Amino acid sequence: MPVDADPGDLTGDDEADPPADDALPINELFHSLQGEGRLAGVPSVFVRTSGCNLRCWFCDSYHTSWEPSHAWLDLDEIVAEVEAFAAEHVVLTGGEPLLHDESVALLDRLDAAGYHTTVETNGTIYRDAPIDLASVSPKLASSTPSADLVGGNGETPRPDGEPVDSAAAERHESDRLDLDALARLVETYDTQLKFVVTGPDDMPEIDRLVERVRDATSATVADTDVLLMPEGTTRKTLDGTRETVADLALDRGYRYTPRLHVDLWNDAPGT
Ligand SMILES: C[S@@+](CC[C@H](N)C(=O)[O-])C[C@H]1O[C@@H](n2cnc3c(N)ncnc32)[C@H](O)[C@@H]1O
Ligand SMILES: Nc1nc2[nH]cc(C(=O)O)c2c(=O)[nH]1
Ligand code: SF4
Ligand SMILES: [Mg+2]
Repeated sequence: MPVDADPGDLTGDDEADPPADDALPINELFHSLQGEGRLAGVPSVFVRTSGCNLRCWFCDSYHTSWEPSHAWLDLDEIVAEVEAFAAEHVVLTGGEPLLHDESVALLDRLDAAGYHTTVETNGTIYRDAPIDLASVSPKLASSTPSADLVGGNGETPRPDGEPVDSAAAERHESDRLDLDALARLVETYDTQLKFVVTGPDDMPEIDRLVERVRDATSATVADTDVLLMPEGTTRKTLDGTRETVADLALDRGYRYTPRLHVDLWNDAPGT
């Protein structure tokens, strides 16, 4: 069910009301290996909510942001689908999962059932929830869409070829960082800061942002809590970015994270 991609519609909720008070707009739910970050390789169930407050040009989950679609599933249905797989880890992702009130109730249910919970978030929204690993991916200037942006890899910002409207770009640029939310996430949860790196030009912004987060919180942010992840949704693109990003991590003392799922399964759906 397609949802308005107007950046004014930030919730991903479409015109139809949810069928139950405790329903979430779910784009996909699947079993795979965690592909990114310090738990890379761990079998996990992925619950992907629809709707995002940002519009990264490179978004690998286009059908949750630029052109959101979903089915409404209530918490009982989501938990039953999660339990159908033999996994101890659940990854709540999106879109932006922390947009939705009901994500907290889902995390409560998963925590009570004994699951390890990871939340993949862009770091612009803080919520109090049982999160075992906050996998926070603050968005850099290089994520902002523009009418003429063509990634270094030759990918256009919108796979459907539609031009990017300037309102989406302006909204993205003004909303992509919220230092208070970021500091609160870092303060409260075991956190990894996972930056999508398009090239060496991203490094000064990463260094500055890490310092600002350190200044804003009493929690320790070790260099190895800062992860550099190469931009790319296909093996071919990653072939052009991963070595550069690995060298940048080595040079700076940050951690490198692969995109294991892309290396293994390229851009296959449900991986
Ligand atoms: C689709 S996002 C969903 C969660 C949240 N909206 C966020 O951005 O963190 C999941 C992860 O994929 C990363 N990601 C999205 N597109 C990417 C791309 N083209 N290359 C590398 N990582 C990407 C995001 O930075 C984030 O770490
Ligand atoms: N295998 C796999 N690992 C992932 N880690 C974070 C993902 C995400 O889209 O949030 C993701 C994903 O989509 N697939
Ligand atoms: S914040 Fe995450 S889901 Fe939203 S557009 Fe960017 S990568 Fe996609
Ligand atoms: Mg993904």
